Amino acid sequence: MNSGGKWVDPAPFEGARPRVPWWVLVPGKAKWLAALVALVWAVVIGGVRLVLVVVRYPVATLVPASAAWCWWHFGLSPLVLALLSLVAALLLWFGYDRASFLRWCWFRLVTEWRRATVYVPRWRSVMRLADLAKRERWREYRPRLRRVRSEGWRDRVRVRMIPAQSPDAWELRRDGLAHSFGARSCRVRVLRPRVLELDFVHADPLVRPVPVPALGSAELDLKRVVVGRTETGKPWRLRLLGSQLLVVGVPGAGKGSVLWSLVWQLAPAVRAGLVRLIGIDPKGGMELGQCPDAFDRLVFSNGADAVELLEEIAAEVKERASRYRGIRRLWARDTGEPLTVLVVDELADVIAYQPDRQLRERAARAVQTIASQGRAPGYVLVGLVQDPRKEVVGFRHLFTTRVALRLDEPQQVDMVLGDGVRQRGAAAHEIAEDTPGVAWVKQDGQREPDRARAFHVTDNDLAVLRDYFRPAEVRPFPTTPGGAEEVAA
Ligand SMILES: Nc1ncnc2c1ncn2[C@@H]1O[C@H](COP(=O)(O)OP(=O)(O)OP(=O)(O)O)[C@@H](O)[C@H]1O
Repeated sequence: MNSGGKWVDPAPFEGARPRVPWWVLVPGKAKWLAALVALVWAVVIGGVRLVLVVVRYPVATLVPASAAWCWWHFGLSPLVLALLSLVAALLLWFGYDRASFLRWCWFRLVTEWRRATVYVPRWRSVMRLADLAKRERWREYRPRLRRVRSEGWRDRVRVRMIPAQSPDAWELRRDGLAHSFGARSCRVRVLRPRVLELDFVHADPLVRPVPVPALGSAELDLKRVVVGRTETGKPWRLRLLGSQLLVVGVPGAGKGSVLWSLVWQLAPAVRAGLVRLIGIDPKGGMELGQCPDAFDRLVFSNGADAVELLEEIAAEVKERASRYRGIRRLWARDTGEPLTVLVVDELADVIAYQPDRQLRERAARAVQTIASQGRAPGYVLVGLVQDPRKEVVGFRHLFTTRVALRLDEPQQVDMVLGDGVRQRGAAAHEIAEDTPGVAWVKQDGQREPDRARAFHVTDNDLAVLRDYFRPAEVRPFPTTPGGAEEVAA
């Protein structure tokens, strides 16, 4: 419309402009190319996933696939025959080599069974109910269930956490997760950023005592002295050289077995003069008096004798350290001097419960010197403690390896192993009374604690040890005719 020479639109268009998807505007050739690339990508990803599933779960995938192929090609009877032969072969395998059968066949079956019947069906609801999944606008972020591995006594379940989640969130929910997946307990381990491994424990592999190995048979490595077995079936190795060892447990928890396992393994080195054992037993020799010949020096009290011995060793530590300074950083065999292992059976009796204040302070100073400076000159302090009170725990940081046998309370576990170790699964207060010698071990520099059981050193074994150290009797050579009979008699 023209009003006074100016154009006015009589009915302006108010409808929404039609929107055309962007890809309509892309040229046809480019669309074909993109579709081809997407197809190749989908085939590659699908192929890789299929291979991964077959590698991870071969029984559940390959056995049905081969059975179906066999049936299709040859009919039912050959299939039945093949299955019967397979069962016979498995039985033979089980009979000949049980360990490898369990590892490579039976536990694989259990893995796939438990994954299919426990973890996959319950995963989504447990994650939601445990508040480990998060909903953000229209999208749900849920931790991904990755590889499952069953080892009979435990299931190892790998998990990929959602963004912004920390392992603490899982550690706080350990009990709930264990109950949800029908396990006795659950432990959380960090494998790498964003990836955790949950251990769902179903049984205790350490219920049976571990017998001591033959005396003197083991090749001794002072950095890895075997004193028992870990729950994964590997040897429990304690680092002695360059380390200080604290062993804590309530009465009857099996401190003696850790100590005697150590002495048992060191025995050949002690007899060869490579290692020197020194002992303080404030309980009047109840513990160390069981094999006194193993020790170069022994004191059966927590009084002046014990304190003087501690001070003497502290002085030796300083003297050796000053000689080694600038020459070597760690004791080695070629120094010609023995590695000295000082065993204090009830450390608290010496440094905390000693009634004489002056003696107590002198003992604490000497222990501090030995533990803090003894590493390089080859002095190892093995402290055994029944009651981890704060006086003793004040020394905790001086011990690089800490062993918590059965304890009464969760706070004691924190006192011995350090903060956060119990949350990672080291429940020493839950160790059963009928499994003495079972312990949680934490070494400095190693994030995860280990669960292990010391060798069971019986009274008979101690008798063998006493015989091993008993000084050889020198008998006079019979020179008179009747001498031979006298000696024989
Ligand atoms: N590793 C082990 N395997 C099996 N049994 C063990 C083991 N260690 C200890 N025992 C048994 O547990 C009991 C107590 O062990 P032990 O005397 O070593 O405990 P402890 O902690 O040293 O006690 P205390 O503080 O009273 O000396 C003993 O009967 C012992 O035979």
